[in-house]
Amino acid sequence: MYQVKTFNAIAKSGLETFSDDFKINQSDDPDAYLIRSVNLLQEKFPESLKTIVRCGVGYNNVPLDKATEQGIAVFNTPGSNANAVKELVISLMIATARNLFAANQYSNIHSEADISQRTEKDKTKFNGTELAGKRLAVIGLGNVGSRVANAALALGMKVIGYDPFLSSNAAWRIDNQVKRANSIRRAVKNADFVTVHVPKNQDTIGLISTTELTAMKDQAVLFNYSRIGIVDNKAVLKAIQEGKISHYCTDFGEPIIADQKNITITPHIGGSTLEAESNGAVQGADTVMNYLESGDTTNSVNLPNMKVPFEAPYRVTVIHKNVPNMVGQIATKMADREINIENMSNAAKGSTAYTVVDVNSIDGENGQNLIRSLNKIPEVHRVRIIEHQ
Ligand SMILES: NC(=O)c1ccc[n+]([C@@H]2O[C@H](COP(=O)([O-])OP(=O)(O)OC[C@H]3O[C@@H](n4cnc5c(N)ncnc54)[C@H](O)[C@@H]3O)[C@@H](O)[C@H]2O)c1
Ligand SMILES: O=C(O)CC[C@@H](O)C(=O)O
Repeated sequence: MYQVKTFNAIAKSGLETFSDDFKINQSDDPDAYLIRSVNLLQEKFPESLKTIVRCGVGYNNVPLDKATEQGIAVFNTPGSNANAVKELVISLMIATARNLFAANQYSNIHSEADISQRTEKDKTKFNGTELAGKRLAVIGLGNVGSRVANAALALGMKVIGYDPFLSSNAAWRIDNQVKRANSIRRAVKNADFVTVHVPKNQDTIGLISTTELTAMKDQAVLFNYSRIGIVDNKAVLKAIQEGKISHYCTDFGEPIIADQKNITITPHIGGSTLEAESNGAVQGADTVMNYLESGDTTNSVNLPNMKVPFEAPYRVTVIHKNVPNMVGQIATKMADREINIENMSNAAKGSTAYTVVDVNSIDGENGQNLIRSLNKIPEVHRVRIIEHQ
């Protein structure tokens, strides 16, 4: 029996995905957290906690180093809400090109019964432009960026992308008409619209600031549906006030950009569709079950991704530091207890490694002794024994 604790609104379809071996919100010693945007950066994790699964993509709300040190596998659900973000960004591109926000405000503030005369006279104030033929720069061509790029092409736009770390999977998704830039400056130079779809990390904070804004075409429209801080809001406000940028749309409000002309703020709703929330929750629940029942680390963001078919009835998994002789030490501790190894796999990601060992038999006491002995190795973060169901 495994215990799962949920944070935020997790879609019912996800909670219903769990088998009877998983209990939801019934214990203070959970094996798994299933989360969305809850800020866990200062959280003290219970010793029982083995995994944190983020239903969604951005995991900057999870302290990865602390989790790894405590042997907690952290996952996200890549792509689960990418279509939702794509549709929102495309809708905002159309909304800004057609002056929909100002037009709506104009049409709402007067109370006279017949406004047709006035609107027929004034409507040219809201003349817009079409997206077809305009240029879009997409910074970050992963799950969201690639979809935005392809959708923009389908609307007749010219698209240029910048992503120095593009994965081969993402590259397959991108239409070959999307041009590649080798710098942000080159990507944004002639773009009428610029949209940013990168993770928030130390390298992307302030990715779009004064230098990049200055490099943009006059009157460009800018979108930040990634995270607060990736676009420097103070610099954008100045660029808007100076008339350099014509409109800024973001999913992340903060006081300095509140109630400013030509800034549209939404309350972090990029992934807030029924479909995306369900995708994330179902994918998240599957991830919890797979990890706890088999040690599968596919889509882990702090451990190497390993999916090893069971080769024997028992599995020992070890999360440890990526240093020499760990595999040797693990094998020796097993040999000391006459545990015969059927299969052993090991992989590393940065300073962390993961070893999966399948064995034919490991009785309760021998298993507990093995866990104790492996835990004495200073570089070991967590040991688990999983019985194949
Ligand atoms: N507003 C929302 O509700 C919402 C919803 C989904 C995702 N997001 C945010 O959007 C981000 C992107 O989502 P995704 O699903 O496309 O993620 P993803 O991981 O599929 O793609 C991110 C892409 O950014 C690229 N990248 C990383 N650093 C870069 C840099 N310095 N310059 C250019 N490209 C860089 C990566 O190579 C990758 O291709 C997420 O990390 C999350 O923070 C927000
Ligand atoms: O609504 C959510 O859970 C956040 C969605 C989004 O920011 C993500 O990173 O996936």
